[in-house]
Amino acid sequence: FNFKIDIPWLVAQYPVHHRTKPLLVVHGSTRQEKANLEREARLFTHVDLCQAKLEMIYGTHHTKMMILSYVNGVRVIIHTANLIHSDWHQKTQGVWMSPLFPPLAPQSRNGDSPTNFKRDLLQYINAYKSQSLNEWISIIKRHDFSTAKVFLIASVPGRHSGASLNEFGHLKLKKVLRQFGPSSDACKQWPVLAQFSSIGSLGPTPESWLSSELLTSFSATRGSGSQSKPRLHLMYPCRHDVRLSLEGYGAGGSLPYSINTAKKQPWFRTICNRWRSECNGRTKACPHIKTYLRASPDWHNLAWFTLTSANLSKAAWGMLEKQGSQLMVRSYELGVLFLPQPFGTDVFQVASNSPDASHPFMVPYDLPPLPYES
Ligand SMILES: CNc1ccc(C(=O)O)c(C(=O)O)c1
Repeated sequence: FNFKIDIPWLVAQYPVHHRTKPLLVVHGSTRQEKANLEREARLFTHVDLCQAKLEMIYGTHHTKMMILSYVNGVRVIIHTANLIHSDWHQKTQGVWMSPLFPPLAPQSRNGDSPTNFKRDLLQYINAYKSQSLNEWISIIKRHDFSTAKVFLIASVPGRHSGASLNEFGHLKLKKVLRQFGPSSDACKQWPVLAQFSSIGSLGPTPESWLSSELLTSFSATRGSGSQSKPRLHLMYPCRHDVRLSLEGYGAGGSLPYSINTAKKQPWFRTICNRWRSECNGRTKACPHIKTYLRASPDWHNLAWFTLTSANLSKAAWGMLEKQGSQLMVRSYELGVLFLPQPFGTDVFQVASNSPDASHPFMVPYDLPPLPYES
C-alpha cells in the first residue's frame, strides 16, 4: 500500500531469489499516473495492481503499509516512505515492524490482541471494498495477532457518523486515549508535539481546527475528566534546515506546503519548531517521517507516541461536521499508537532512547524542540 510507487525500483529491492514472489500494489493513482503504473506493472508477470477508490475530492491514498506472507506466518509493516529511491536515500523516515504473527491453531479463538489490532486492520482493509484484497483478508483472518502491542489509527475517506464516528482519524485516537490512555492527573498540562512533512489549510487562527478539534483529541485522557488544553508544539523544517540538508533545497519536493496556504496562516510559523536530530545524527536528513507525541513538561517522559502517514491536515485527521456528529475524512492514512501499558510500563522514558522491551521505539528528533528564530 503506498502513494508514489516505482515498480521496477521496488522489484529490484528484493533479493534475487525472491524477486518473482507475487506482489499486489495498492495505490490511489488515476489517469496518466495510473496508466504509467499499469505500463510498469506489465513488465512483471508477478505484479498486480489494486486501485483504491478516492471518492472525496483532494483525497490521497497516503497509507504506507506492507503485509508480508511467509510460510510460517505473516508480518505487517507500517511506515512513512514512498516506494521510490529518493524516499529511502537521504531522508528521515519511520518504520514499525510487527512481530511475526503465526498461523492460528485450529479451533483457537479469533487471534486478536488486547489492542484489537487484528479487528482494526481487517476493518481498514475491508473499507477498500475491493475484491483483490479478499485474499489478504483471509490471510489475516487465518493468523494469530495476539502479540500485537500497538493500536491501529487509520483514516478512510468518507463522512463517518453513528457507530463509525469514532473509528477513524483523530476521533479514533481520542477514543483509544479515553479508554487506555494516561489519567488526566498523570499528564496534567503535559504538552503535545506534532511533527510532519506537509501542512494543509488549517484556518485563519489555531483555534479554527488545530486546537479546537485536533488538540482536543490529542489531549484526551482516561475517563471523562475534562481538562484545560495543553500546549501544542509543531515541528517542520524551516528554510535553512532544508537549504543545509543533505539534499539541499531539493528536499522541499517532499515537504509540500503551498505558498498560498502559508499566506493564509502566518500564525503557523510563530508556533513552529525546527528539525533537529543531533541525537540520531540526522539533522541533515530531512524528515518525511510523521510522529505525534505527548511529553512531560521536562521532555523526559512520554505518555504516548504515534508513528503515522498522516500529515498536519484536515484531509488526513478529519474535520468534524454537523455539530460534531460526523467526521469528514478525505484520505487513506495509517499509523500505530504506542501506549505504555501494553509494554509493561506506565510511561516511556526518552532518555533510554534505544529500543528495548519497555521502550519499543526511538524518538527521532531532539527534545525539547527548537523554536524558529524571528
Ligand atoms: C500534501 N500532499 C502529499 C502527498 C503525498 C505525500 C507522500 O509523500 O506520501 C505527502 C507527504 O507524505 O509528505 C504529502
